[in-house]
Amino acid sequence: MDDLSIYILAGGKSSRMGQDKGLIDLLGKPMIKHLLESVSKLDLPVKIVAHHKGYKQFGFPVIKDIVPEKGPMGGLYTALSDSLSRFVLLLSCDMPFLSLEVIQDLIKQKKENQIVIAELHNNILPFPGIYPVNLLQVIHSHLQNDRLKFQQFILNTAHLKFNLDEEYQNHPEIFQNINSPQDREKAMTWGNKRIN
Ligand SMILES: Nc1nc2c(ncn2[C@@H]2O[C@H](COP(=O)(O)OP(=O)(O)OP(=O)(O)O)[C@@H](O)[C@H]2O)c(=O)[nH]1
Repeated sequence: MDDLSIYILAGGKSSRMGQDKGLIDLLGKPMIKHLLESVSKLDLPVKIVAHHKGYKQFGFPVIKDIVPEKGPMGGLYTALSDSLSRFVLLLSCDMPFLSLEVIQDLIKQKKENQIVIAELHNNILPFPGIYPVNLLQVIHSHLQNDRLKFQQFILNTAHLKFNLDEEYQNHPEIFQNINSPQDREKAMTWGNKRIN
């Protein structure tokens, strides 16, 4: 059994983008493919949590939310329920330039009974993050009670922050979310800055 499995969240409404954002063309390939190419170098199981059939084209397993329409917290619940590993590395499809180096550094911080999350300028990011599978019941109760605020959930749970301010200074593009057509336009100029 692997200790860690990777799940990429690609559900949600994509209301700002106006179409399923993981599948939009970004620099010549579907946005999620940038991330899939990076994480496939890690020799860890990778799955996509999504509803759109288009995600099947990449050759990775695609699973659907067990409890739909609960946002990223629902996606995490699905990942933890599905995982055969003790930890889940949760990524979002809208952070295509996240570097392999940052992911590997984060994985090194993995700790029993702790969430490990990236911290940028005193803000915590739910993705990339490492979540112990033993959080499953807690998250189930969050879903049942519609307590879906992800950051709040992290702050109320044992967690370790992994500060990435220095990486951000050198490569701000690796943490940028592509949520809207405007973000996508901006990202066109970052294409040649990828570091992995
Ligand atoms: N599996 C799953 N992923 C989700 C869900 N909601 C959001 N996500 C993913 O979580 C990440 C962050 O999502 P957001 O950008 O906050 O929400 P969104 O619904 O995708 O987009 P907006 O409608 O523009 O806010 C993205 O990778 C989404 O694909 C969900 O209900 N299920």
